[in-house]
Amino acid sequence: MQIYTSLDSYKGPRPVVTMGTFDGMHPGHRALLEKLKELARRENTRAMVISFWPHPRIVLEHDAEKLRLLTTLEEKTRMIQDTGVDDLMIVPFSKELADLTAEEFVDEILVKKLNILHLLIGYNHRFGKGGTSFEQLIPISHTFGFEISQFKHIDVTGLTPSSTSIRNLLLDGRIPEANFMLGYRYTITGRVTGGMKLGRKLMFPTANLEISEKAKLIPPDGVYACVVKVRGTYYGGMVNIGVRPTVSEQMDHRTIEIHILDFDKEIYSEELSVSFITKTREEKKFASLDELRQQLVKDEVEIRRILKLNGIG
Ligand SMILES: Cc1cc2nc3c(=O)[nH]c(=O)nc-3n(C[C@H](O)[C@H](O)[C@H](O)COP(=O)(O)O)c2cc1C
Ligand SMILES: Nc1ncnc2c1ncn2[C@@H]1O[C@H](COP(=O)(O)OP(=O)(O)OP(=O)(O)O)[C@@H](O)[C@H]1O
Repeated sequence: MQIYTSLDSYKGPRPVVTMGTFDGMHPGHRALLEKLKELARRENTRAMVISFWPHPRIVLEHDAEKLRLLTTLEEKTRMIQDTGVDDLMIVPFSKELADLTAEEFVDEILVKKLNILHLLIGYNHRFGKGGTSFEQLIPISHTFGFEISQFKHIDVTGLTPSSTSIRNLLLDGRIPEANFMLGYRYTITGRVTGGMKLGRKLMFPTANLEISEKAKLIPPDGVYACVVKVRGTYYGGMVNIGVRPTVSEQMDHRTIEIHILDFDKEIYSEELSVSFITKTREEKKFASLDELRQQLVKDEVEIRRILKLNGIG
């Protein structure tokens, strides 16, 4: 897949194009891109995805710092690449871009920069100032001389996946439902940083994970059963997200700590991916480290059982 970050750099044939933010790349997004490839094959040309970065809501909304994303730009790019489309055009989203009417956007970008052959529009996709609908785009496509078509919506057991609904499930700690709607396990990736070194004393050493993308959605505080990818190998894992009230006074310092099962190697500063399976309990303040240790032993039994049910370990 060719990745473009400038609208001026595309020099290929007239492409078949679809647009959107594609946060999370859920089954609706993937089905849309399958259709895009089919149309491009039929026209013997290239399938191009136009995606915007930063997320339009981060640019346009005043409480934007609260928005949490399912995928970083890197993750989204990899998932789009995996679908087999030919081109990804990453368009920097700005207030000026949002101010263009649909007709101006079509003229200045889709026609003058890319000379598109066909625009595939998702079932609820609107663009341009005021949010122009598919029906309103039909006469515009005639004026500028390209084909336009609309893609139906895809449901997963009667529910329509959307990035917003999946974000809300994750923020509610409803991991299995979110994973079901995503079509894969929700995953966060980061680097291992140093902790207080209390973990070994507890007999549960932990890797503390640091996530560089500030906007990445982190599930709510609690204990989770997870699959952890380290050095290309997958392990079961017990994860605690929270402030560790038993051992820390810093109630505003949230950490992501992972105890990797059946693993005992030094991985400081290495990259680690955590894929969530389910939440098993809330984080609690224990009266002593010994009580915390006893709880961790119970957590391990329960998490190993869950992992086994999910075919891991
Ligand atoms: C699966 C798991 C569950 C945890 N649950 C709690 C908890 O309920 N309350 C709490 O205060 N700390 C909890 N912790 C955090 C421990 O207090 C922490 O891992 C320990 O103090 C080691 O910290 P360190 O890595 O900074 O040395 C949990 C850790 C893990 C791995
Ligand atoms: N369930 C779905 N089935 C088919 N197409 C979908 C589905 N969900 C989104 N799309 C299409 O995918 C494209 C990209 O959509 P967008 O990134 O806005 O995703 P979304 O999941 O609808 O997000 P949000 O919840 O933020 O509106 C749009 O054309 C949209 O219509």
